[in-house]
Amino acid sequence: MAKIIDGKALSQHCITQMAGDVQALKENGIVPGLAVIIVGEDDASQIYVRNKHRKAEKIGINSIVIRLSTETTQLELLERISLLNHDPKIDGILVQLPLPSHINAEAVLDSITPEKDVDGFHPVNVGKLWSNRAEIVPSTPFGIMKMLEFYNVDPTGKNAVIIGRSTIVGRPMAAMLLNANATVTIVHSQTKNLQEITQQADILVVAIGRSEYIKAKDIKAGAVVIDVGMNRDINNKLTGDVDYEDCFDKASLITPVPGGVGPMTITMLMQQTINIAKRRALNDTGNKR
Ligand SMILES: Nc1nc(=O)c2c([nH]1)NC[C@@H]1CN(c3ccc(C(=O)N[C@@H](CCC(=O)O)C(=O)O)cc3)C=[N+]21
Repeated sequence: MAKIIDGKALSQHCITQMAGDVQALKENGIVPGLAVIIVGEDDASQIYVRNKHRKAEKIGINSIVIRLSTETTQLELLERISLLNHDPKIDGILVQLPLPSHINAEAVLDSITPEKDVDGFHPVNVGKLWSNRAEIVPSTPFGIMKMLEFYNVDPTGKNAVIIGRSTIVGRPMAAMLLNANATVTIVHSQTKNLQEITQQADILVVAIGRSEYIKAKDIKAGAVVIDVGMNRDINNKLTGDVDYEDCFDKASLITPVPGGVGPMTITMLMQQTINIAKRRALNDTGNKR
């Protein structure tokens, strides 16, 4: 029984398809462009940004990385974004989080034009997602939807429980599962009797940031368990929010960490860059590019 949802393999499969799409776009004179801005020296962020750049190159996306010092002012950052907003070669703009504390992240993210907001964090894109007319959506939950689809998990009528209410994962995940006809519950740090609710979940998405918090006793037999956690233990080993060994036998499908949700997140970022480029190709009446 194939039980493991292999994010790495699915990611490879998507990359092959995307490379073909990009080739076709290029034959029509369009090169999808992704700009990633990183402020400061955060080690983890540097690694993610390098991985994104590598994946983009592999697919044929024109990827530019803008590295700014920790001392960059908010105004300087806003000016950079404004230039990218108006740059016809750039389809997607991503500002790597977290930002240094002297910068108001909300103001910065809101300054990205919604059409190029490849993370789907802009209020316009959040509103479209919740009205079931999404164009650009956050990559992590989008990758999870792709995983469910590929492994033939139809959310229709299922109890989907999400642990965590962040704007990056929990909330958009709830909207997407609702749009896919699931019965959706979000639980969080203030929820009473959390386990009683997770035990009812046919689909359980865990994004709480506590290492191996979810045990076999917390899940329903046959549940599909999606682990969004990324915790480093004392030996710098990556662990999820789900106790994988403990839950493995009880779940019908389960994602590993690493090799689950993480690789799909980056892959979906590329997918959305391509989708934006395709939309702009359709709208390009002149030959501005
Ligand atoms: N504006 C913005 N958009 C983001 O999408 C964004 C961000 N900021 N800030 C940081 C988080 C984190 N994130 C990850 C992406 C891929 C892996 C990934 O590929 N993980 C590998 C393992 C990598 C390793 O071993 O360290 C895996 O799970 O197999 C992890 C984390 C995107 N983020």
